[in-house]
Amino acid sequence: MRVRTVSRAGLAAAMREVWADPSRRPYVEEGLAYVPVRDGYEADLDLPERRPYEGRSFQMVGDTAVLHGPRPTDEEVAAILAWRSPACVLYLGGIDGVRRLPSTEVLYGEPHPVCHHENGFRYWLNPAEVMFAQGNLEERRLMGRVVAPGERVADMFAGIGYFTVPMASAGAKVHAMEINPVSFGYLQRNVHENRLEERVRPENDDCRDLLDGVYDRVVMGHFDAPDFFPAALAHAEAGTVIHLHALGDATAAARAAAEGAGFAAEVTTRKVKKYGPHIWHVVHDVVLS
Ligand SMILES: C[S@@+](CC[C@H](N)C(=O)[O-])C[C@H]1O[C@@H](n2cnc3c(N)ncnc32)[C@H](O)[C@@H]1O
Repeated sequence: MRVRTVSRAGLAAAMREVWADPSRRPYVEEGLAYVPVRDGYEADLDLPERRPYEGRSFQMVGDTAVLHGPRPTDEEVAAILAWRSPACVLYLGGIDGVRRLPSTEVLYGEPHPVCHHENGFRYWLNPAEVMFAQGNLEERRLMGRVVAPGERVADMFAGIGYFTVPMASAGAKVHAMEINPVSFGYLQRNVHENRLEERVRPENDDCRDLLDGVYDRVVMGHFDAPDFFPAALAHAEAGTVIHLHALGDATAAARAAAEGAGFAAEVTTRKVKKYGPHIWHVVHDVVLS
């Protein structure tokens, strides 16, 4: 690959130059950036073609590479640094407790707040402090599509706003509840960054104490959601739709709880992602009548 060498700090400006080839990826190493050059322009170097990345999978959240699964080796981290030049590499050993806090090991760089772009929205978060579930991407898109303008929505486990933002952007009035003050700070910031202040009411406490009035739709994006289902039912009416997340099938319990609260429930189920051997993260769409 024919390249010109610039400082890493000068990479963005160099990529805007007429000689830079935007169809190819620049290569960054130790403070230097190697910028691919278009045919007909002079190059400093002719680098050997890079082989495609064949290392272990990772997720880019903003400029931070996040790894799950077994602890990565030094060689695996080096391969990621050479391939994507992330500012930081984090190993997420697991997600702990009811607040879904990541247990994190820093493998490179300094953890910091990043801006992650998804479906046209901007999400600020520090991946070392709060979780970002990549597997829920389709579910986040779906919530933005199913909601109607003006709907009263409760997002009982709002996190940093992955469901709240697309739903409010589609015109819903969202009551977004989050118990963890760190996540709540990002939720507020993301509502502001996406210019949705007029449609979102963020509150920082236990959702069971915050539910208020009657909702057309309730999003329950937490694996313990079935335990909170009776609280949601107390703020529902005929026609309310509840998106109940669960690990494994909670249909029978949801139906029984709905009937106990005086509703009939039509339940449809979709799989979100595999969580463990024979265990699926599912969402039950519960329509009350
Ligand atoms: C699975 S995470 C974020 C979910 C987010 N909707 C997503 O798609 O990734 C669940 C969130 O629920 C919050 N949470 C847990 N218990 C809560 C409660 N009782 N009331 C409000 N928020 C709660 C946690 O702090 C966490 O941020």
